Amino acid sequence: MADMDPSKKVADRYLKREVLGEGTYGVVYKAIDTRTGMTVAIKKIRLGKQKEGVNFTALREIKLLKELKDPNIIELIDAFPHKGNLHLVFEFMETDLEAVIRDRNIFLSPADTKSYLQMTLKGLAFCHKKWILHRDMKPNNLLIGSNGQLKLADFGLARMFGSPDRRFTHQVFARWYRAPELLFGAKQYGSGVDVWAAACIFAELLLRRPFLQGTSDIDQLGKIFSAFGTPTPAQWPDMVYLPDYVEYQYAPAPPLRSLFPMATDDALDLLSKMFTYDPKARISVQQALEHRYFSSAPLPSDPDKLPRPAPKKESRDSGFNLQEGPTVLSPPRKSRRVMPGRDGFEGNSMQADKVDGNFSDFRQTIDDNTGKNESAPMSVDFSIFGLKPPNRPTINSADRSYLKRKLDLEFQQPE
Ligand SMILES: Nc1ncnc2c1ncn2[C@@H]1O[C@H](COP(=O)(O)OP(=O)(O)OP(=O)(O)O)[C@@H](O)[C@H]1O
Repeated sequence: MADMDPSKKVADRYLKREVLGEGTYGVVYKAIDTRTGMTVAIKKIRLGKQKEGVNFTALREIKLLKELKDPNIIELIDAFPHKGNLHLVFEFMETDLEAVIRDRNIFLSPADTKSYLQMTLKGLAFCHKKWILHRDMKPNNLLIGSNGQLKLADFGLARMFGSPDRRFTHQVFARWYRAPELLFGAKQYGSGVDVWAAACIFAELLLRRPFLQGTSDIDQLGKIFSAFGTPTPAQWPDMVYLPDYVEYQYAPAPPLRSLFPMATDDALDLLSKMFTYDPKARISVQQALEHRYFSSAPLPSDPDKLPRPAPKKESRDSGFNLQEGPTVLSPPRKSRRVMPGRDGFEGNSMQADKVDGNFSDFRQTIDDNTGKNESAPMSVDFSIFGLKPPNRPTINSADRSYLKRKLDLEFQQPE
């Protein structure tokens, strides 16, 4: 495999430019591909002290990712180990959906929201058809190119390199997009987890702020139940058999319309089908794409006409201010992130060796990416709708010692 060649020559194909940022898995650089003259983004993943480098299964999975070509999936152009790091070369993207959502200078029309959601679902549909799950859908993983095309990024990284260390704040935000079956500890799950996350992103596009901002897994479930009512076993028969299931006091659902006052009936209907509790009854991505929301007026905006933030540097320098402007309530991007310390990251990257199975296996074991230690800076704020918050459901019949164990986990300090 020529492009897996660790020799200097392969690495020399790319001229490194500035650092674009740092995410869960490592630093991302801007670079020029001297072979094509194109700008690319190189994600450098530390392999730590792993002498043998990336194992065979990881390489095979990288090869699979390289074959994943779709207009709504970020292209993995190249992958090579170099100086103890794995380098993943992606097409360069101008911005991401999180930046769009939180830019208070941007007005998103219903047609724009529809277009962003449609591109998200199209990317997911392509992967689900190939039996691949994303598992880490969130607005900053939805990158946007210069032509306005939205592309899903970070496919398969959680699976390949182990889930990020729960000490890092990344996972606090990932929790907001987590499906209830995952929060109840499901070990076997399917494409419904991506549908739930896409529904959270849809809601975030409508509200211009993250919808359900839980501060722990239990709180996340509480927020979900406050919004949609506590699920009954009749609604979701398998719920009571899930490993971390605890019974929550029944709370009725407020009308969905009261949470999304500006949404059309079609939007609300699709949203409620994507937010269905029972993953078996939840709408599939393909069905969602066929929903009348996408064929009724207004039709989705052309991607190249979508509003986008000013190119990254300018938009960051413009100094987004949380206190100004009532529409954007999510914390600025920088405060969403804590850079992983070297030690923690090494420990994490060692998990590359533990990869087993392949992407086509839907019955994946969840890595322990529960992020239980962190507290989120913000919580759901019903007051912006002029509503009284619905009564928070309380746990009423949980086995006390079980609950204590779970809560101990929730609040244990990072090592
Ligand atoms: N293909 C790309 N083109 C341009 N910039 C990119 C690309 N991929 C990542 N970036 C930028 O690099 C930085 C780090 O990205 P990365 O995907 O590693 O982490 P993240 O998405 O910010 O956070 P997380 O790891 O929690 O998903 C971000 O600022 C991101 O916008």
